[in-house]
Amino acid sequence: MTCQVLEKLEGVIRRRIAEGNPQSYTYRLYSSGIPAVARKVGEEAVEVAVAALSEGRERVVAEAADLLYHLLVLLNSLGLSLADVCGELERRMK
Ligand SMILES: N=c1c2ncn([C@@H]3O[C@H](COP(=O)(O)OP(=O)(O)OP(=O)(O)O)[C@@H](O)[C@H]3O)c2ncn1[C@@H]1O[C@H](COP(=O)(O)O)[C@@H](O)[C@H]1O
Repeated sequence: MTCQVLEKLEGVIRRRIAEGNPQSYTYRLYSSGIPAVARKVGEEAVEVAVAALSEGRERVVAEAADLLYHLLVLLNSLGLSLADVCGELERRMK
C-alpha cells in the first residue's frame, strides 16, 4: 500500500464537494467554512500528538489518517491541492 491512496481520496473529496450532498460528511465539513475546517485540522493534529504520547501505534495510525483526511479537505477549501504540497516537498529535497 502506497500513498497513492491520498490522490484517490483527494478525488473523492472533490467529487463529494461538487455533488453537494448533505449526507456526505465531507460536504458538510466543507460547508461549515474555512475557520471550522481549520479548527478541525488543529484538533486532529492534537489527537495525533496525544496518541503518540500515550495510546499506542494503532491509535497513532488511526489519528494520523483522520488528520490527513481533514488536511485534504482544508487544502481543497483553500483552493490548494496535494500537488501543491508535494511540489513544495520536492523543492525541499536534498
Ligand atoms: N477518510 C475519511 C474520514 N476520516 C475521518 N472521517 C470522519 O471525520 C469525522 C470526525 O471524526 P471525530 O473523531 O472528530 O468525531 P466527530 O465528533 O464525529 O466529529 P465532529 O462532528 O466534531 O466533526 C468522523 O465523522 C469520521 O467519520 C472521514 N470521513 C470521510 N473519509 C473519506 O471521505 C470519503 C467520503 O466520505 P463522505 O463525505 O462521508 O461520503 C469516504 O469514502 C472516506 O474515504
